[in-house]
Amino acid sequence: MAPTSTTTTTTVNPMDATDLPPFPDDVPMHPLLVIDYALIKERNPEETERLWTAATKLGFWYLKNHGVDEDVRGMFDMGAETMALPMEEKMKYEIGNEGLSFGYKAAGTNVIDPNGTLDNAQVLNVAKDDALAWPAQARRSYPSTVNARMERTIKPFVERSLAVNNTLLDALNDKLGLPRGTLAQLHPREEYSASEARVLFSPPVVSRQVISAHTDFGSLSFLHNRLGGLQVLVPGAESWQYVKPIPGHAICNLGDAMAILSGGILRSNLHRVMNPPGLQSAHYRFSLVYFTRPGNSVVLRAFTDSSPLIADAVMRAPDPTKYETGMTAFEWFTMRVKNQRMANYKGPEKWLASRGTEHMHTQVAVGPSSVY
Ligand SMILES: O=C(O)CCC(=O)C(=O)O
Ligand SMILES: [Fe+2]
Repeated sequence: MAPTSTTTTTTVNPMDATDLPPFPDDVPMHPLLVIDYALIKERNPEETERLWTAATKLGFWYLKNHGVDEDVRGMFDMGAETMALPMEEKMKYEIGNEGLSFGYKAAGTNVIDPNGTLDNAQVLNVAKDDALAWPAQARRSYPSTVNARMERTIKPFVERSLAVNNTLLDALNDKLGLPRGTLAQLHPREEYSASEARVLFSPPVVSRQVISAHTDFGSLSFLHNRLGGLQVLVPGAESWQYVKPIPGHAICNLGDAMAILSGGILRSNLHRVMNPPGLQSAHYRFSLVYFTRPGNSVVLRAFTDSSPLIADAVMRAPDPTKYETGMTAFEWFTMRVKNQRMANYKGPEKWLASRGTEHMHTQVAVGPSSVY
């Protein structure tokens, strides 16, 4: 299906949260632990312990005092400016079907359930490598609206997000019993990776999945939401629950790379995005994520040689082989992005391979969409 141009422009200011209806109080909701970034930075032991609880039990938490809100505002504006470009312009930067994620993804190019239903989300992904190399080009070119804000908006957002995620990963590194700096070495600033800043945009449609059930591929995602729609499938729960956006609170979640490297100690949890609930459903939804992902050359395997804790976890695992993927971060990510494209759709099995490590345990989560 060719992407349509009907959803390409909006006058909605995505950041004007005061104009938005409140998140409803009559939908199922899951309260995440709130982690204070200022305390984590100081290496406060109690707060680090709470982070560890969040990272091992659900793999999702709120993060307050992260200091990135001003940059987030600029990023939402950049996203709105980019989505408002004519479709022909955006299509010059479309990511294509070869497993690349940097650039623009048109609506209706990804499959959102095993039957081949198409998505309705537009996405802009800017590579960490391009933001840091600017004004040189590292990975690819971008629309004019991105270039215009690379220096003053995107680069500062990427730099600050990197600092936040690196600090959180350092804290988890030490709790995992890994030698100091082990996780940092897997995410070198200079090595090319799939790390990227993402703006996700979807039009108001009632009871529609925006992103189907998935786990994040990478290490750590730093998410900023104004409207509801994000849902988690909490271990042991039978149905999906919303994560309520709270002003000044980012949402952090761990991805598959961390689950694999830690031998399953850290959790990469299933989540999905529905159209916003209640009165919020009448509004365009924007979200913003910074994804930290391992360097392209990192082989995805459990660090059993470096941590007795991880060695023990793998030994006790029902299926230890899933922590020896035999694939590099680059290979795995490319495969996942490729398998979710409509143009590469070859039936439910291949599509499921794009959903992440957790779908193997939780088949219910990837069935046809339902609101909760
Ligand atoms: O938009 C959101 O709330 C979450 C987006 C997400 O899960 C993703 O892009 O991987
Ligand atoms: Fe995600």
